[in-house]
Amino acid sequence: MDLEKYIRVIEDFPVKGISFKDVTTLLKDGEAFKYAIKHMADKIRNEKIDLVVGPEARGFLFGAPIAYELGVGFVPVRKPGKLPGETMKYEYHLEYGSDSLEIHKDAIKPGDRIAVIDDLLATGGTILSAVKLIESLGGIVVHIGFLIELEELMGRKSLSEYNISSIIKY
Ligand SMILES: O=P(O)(O)OC[C@H]1O[C@H](OP(=O)(O)OP(=O)(O)O)[C@H](O)[C@@H]1O
Ligand SMILES: Nc1ncnc2[nH]cnc12
Repeated sequence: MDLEKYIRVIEDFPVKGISFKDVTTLLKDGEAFKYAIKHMADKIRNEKIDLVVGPEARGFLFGAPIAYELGVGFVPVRKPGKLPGETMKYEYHLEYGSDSLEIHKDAIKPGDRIAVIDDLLATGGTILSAVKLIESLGGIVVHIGFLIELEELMGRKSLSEYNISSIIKY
């Protein structure tokens, strides 16, 4: 299945100059969504992972069903002030703007094998932030999976020591 057909590209959103890759058009197609989840899960099926971690918000949309498909738990990484328990925080920069992310301190145990999942790799700031949070809790990042990779932003450069996969490349 050619998943790229299901991504809607909207120019100059959310600010001028950004070519926005909209995954909502894939999510609303049952067959394409199922295919994307299975295909992304296949990349980590043999990695003996303990948990999937996904950053808010679009990382939830792909990370949680992949965790379900693999029969493992899902841990959310959230924007500040959303998680009720004790958290760790990390600040990062985006293709547009900057933000910080948090994780529950008790969500990961030292030695846990983690797959990190998000919809899209742009500069890599978001995912690197999630990786730093996981590693600060002693987790081992065994795979980082994306549906989409924006190759010209070279997010892979800052993630060169990790196993990365992406399905659709622009
Ligand atoms: O590689 P980066 O430059 O960090 O960019 C990629 C991130 O940007 C988007 O999330 P966004 O922060 O827009 O939040 P959302 O998922 O809540 O829409 C996207 O879902 C990735 O998480
Ligand atoms: N170009 C883009 N399209 C969709 N989500 C993004 N997150 C960061 N850059 C993006």
